[in-house]
Formats: sequence, structure tokens, C-alpha cells
Amino acid sequence: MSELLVSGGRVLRPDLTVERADVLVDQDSGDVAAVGEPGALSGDDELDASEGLVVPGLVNAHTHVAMTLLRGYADDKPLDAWLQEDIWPVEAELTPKDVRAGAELGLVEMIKSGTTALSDMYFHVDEIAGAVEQAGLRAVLGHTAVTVGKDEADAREDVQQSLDVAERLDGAADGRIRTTFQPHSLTTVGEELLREFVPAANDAGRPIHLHANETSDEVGPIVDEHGKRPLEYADDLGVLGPDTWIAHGVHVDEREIELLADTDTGVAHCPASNMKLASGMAPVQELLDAGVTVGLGTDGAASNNDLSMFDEMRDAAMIGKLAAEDASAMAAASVVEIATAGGAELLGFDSGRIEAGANADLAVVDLDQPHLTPAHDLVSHLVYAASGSDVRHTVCDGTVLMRDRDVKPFDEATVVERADEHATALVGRATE
Ligand SMILES: N[C@@H](CCSC[C@H]1O[C@@H](n2cnc3c(=O)[nH]cnc32)[C@H](O)[C@@H]1O)C(=O)O
Ligand SMILES: [Zn+2]
Repeated sequence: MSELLVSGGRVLRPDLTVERADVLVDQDSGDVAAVGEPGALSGDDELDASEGLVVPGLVNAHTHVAMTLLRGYADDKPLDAWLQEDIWPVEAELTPKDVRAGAELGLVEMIKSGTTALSDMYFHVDEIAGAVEQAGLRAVLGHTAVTVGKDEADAREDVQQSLDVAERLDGAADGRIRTTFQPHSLTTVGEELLREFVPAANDAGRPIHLHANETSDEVGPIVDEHGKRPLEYADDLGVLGPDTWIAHGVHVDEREIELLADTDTGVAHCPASNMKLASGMAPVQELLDAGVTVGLGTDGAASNNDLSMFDEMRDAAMIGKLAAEDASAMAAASVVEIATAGGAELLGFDSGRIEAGANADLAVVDLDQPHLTPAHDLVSHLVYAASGSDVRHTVCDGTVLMRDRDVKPFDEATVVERADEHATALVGRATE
């Protein structure tokens, strides 16, 4: 048995208290074997956590990891125009190799900022799965179906593909990859196909992930057409349930919040994307108070524009207070909770907490820095003062993915260079 000792630091416990402790990782099972008194445990290999805080690996509950290729390509526009005028025309030119290059870049960025699990929505998913397998991360993947603007045969083919890809890739990378059925949103996939395929996904036991209630522009047409709120329509279609989580949930009314709680449907909150596209402020504190399971997501790098969950935590705290008009809303502990245990619950991974028996998915944050001094409250620091570049080591499934900022599964310089080349050629093709 090979064991890794994360030693000399402080550890963020599941109840969000901090104590001096060492963490012993069983690298064969990929689980935490024990959390013990400093110096009491020993392993074959050691990871130095002195002057550091060991935290659960962050869980990015909604992203499009390959969209790193479009980082900074189209900014300062609302969702609808941004997608239709800029993003979709370029995405139409994406090749599988582009997606692989963009995904690798995004995954390197995640490893460097302490993220160990992600929920992704995209296409050419085999390439994303290959990149995740190489990265050593944990992911929930899927093929996102869009039917607007497609003829009947293409539309059906796309939705069928979402179901097929989910079935084929579930359990890949030694179980680190799980899958979801993914209608893009309630307005971009037609009702007939939703009525046919959602029950099929449910019958297959496939979790569902989709964008919903992101902008007010998408709520109106659903109310006009179906005479009900988007999440009532979703419920009617069989979309809601304990295995489903929606991205955004910005424009939800009281009844919809109740519906989310009653059906145990989760929400991936994406504050940076919501601010940047001026989509609105999600009532996250209200969702939490109603008992809804909430995770935190960056969304894609074209609407953020980075994939750091540290930035996202700060944004969640800030906009959460503004939305509630209450400075005590989305307190630091709640934010850390959604970025770790909350996201893990949505994705269905036994991660998001450092405890014997849980997945050994963790990051060590370097506290020995001016902007993290003094150390009155380390949970506060994680949300309000730390950044992704403060992460010293990242471990997923018991494997060290970054040691002293050196990313192990990839040659970082090669990944950066390749992504840059692919992005430049892609935009060239799309605009020629
Ligand atoms: N474009 C493909 C499938 C869509 S993949 C998932 C899509 O979500 C898009 N996307 C990224 N961020 C957002 C968002 O915030 N709201 C809605 N869609 C988004 C992203 O650009 C990508 O096109 C097709 O037409 O078949
Ligand atoms: Zn999205």
C-alpha cells in the first residue's frame, strides 16, 4: 500500500473549523485514510503543508472547460447577443483537436487553482474525457444538445447523442468520470424532444444538467408559450429531481424556489458569469434558506473570464450580499460550503470534505504571504483574500497533480502554447 502524508499544516475540517493536523492518504484506494495529530502519522511520500491550510479540492459545478479558447474573444454583451453573434459562430468551427487543446488548458488552470472536480457541458466530449483522464481530475461530463435552428432529423440526432454519450462515458477514467443528460436549456431544446427524451434519461437513471432561469429574456417566452414559470414547465417535463441540477437559477420566483426544494433539485450558482452578462442576481441565500442544494460554478472562460474558484467564491459572497441587501447573507462559511461539499453533493462525488473514508481530493493553500496575514479567520481568507495562485499543491483521488506549483500530468508550457495556436487558428477560420 502506498501512502502519502500531507504534513505540518492546518486542516479545514468538515464543520469548517481549522485545526493543526496531518492528513494520511491511501493512494491505492484514493481515499483519506486518517486525519491525525501533527507528527502522529507517517507515509511513504510526504507533501509539505507547513505554513499552509489543507482544504477540500474545490468543486466547479458548472463550466464549459474547452471555452478557454474563447477567453477574451467577445466581452461586454448580453447572453443572447453574445451567444448568437459571437460564441456560436466560432463554436461551429471547433474541431475535436481544438476542444482537446482548450480542455487541457482549462484543466491545467483548474489544477493550479485547487479545483479537483468539475461538471462540464459541451460537445466533442470524448476529447474532454481524454483530457480529464490525463489530468487525473474528477468530472461529470456530457454532450449538450441544442435544437433551435436545426431540422427535425439533426435536432433528434443531437438529443439522442446526449443520451448515448452519457451512457458510453459513465464510469470512465477508473470511475472518475460520471455523466449527465444535457438539454442546453428550456428554450434552446424543443418541447417535443424534451417530452420524449427526458423520460428516457430518467428511465436510464441518468442525472440531468441544464441551463435554466438564467436571464429574464428566457423566462418571458416560456411563460407566454406554456402559461407557467420555467421551472414549473421543467417539472411538468420530468426534468426536476434529486439527480438534476440547473445552472444559474437567477430569475426564480417563490414558487420555483419551493419547487427546487420539494423536488430536491440542485442549483449551480455562477456569480461571475451572471454579473458579466448582466443576467441578474441569483437569490442564493434564499435558496440555501429554503433547503436547496447549491454548488458554485465558473461557467465558461468566455463569460468569466477565468476558471479560478477562489475568484468565484469572492464573487458569490459579494453578489450574495447585494442580492439579499444584507451584509450577513452568503457569509464566508456558506460560500466555502457551496464551493466544496455543496458541489460534491450535486456532482455525486464523495468529496468536498477532509475526513477518513472520503475521496482524497484536496489542495494546500500557502498562508505564508502578506495578503493572507494575519490569520484571524482562515475561512474568511479563503473567500475574501486568497487567490488560485496561492495554491501550493493539488491532490485528486490520492494522486499529486501539482507539487510546489509544478503541474504533473501535463507539460504546462506545451499545453499553453498549443491552446494559443488552436485559439488563433479557430478565430481565423471563423472570421475569414
Ligand atoms: N453549440 C452546440 C452545443 C452547445 S454546447 C454548450 C453551450 O453552452 C454555451 N454557453 C456558455 N455559457 C453559457 C451560458 O451562460 N448560458 C447559456 N449557454 C452558455 C456554450 O457556448 C456552448 O455553446 C450546438 O449548437 O450543437
Ligand atoms: Zn453555462
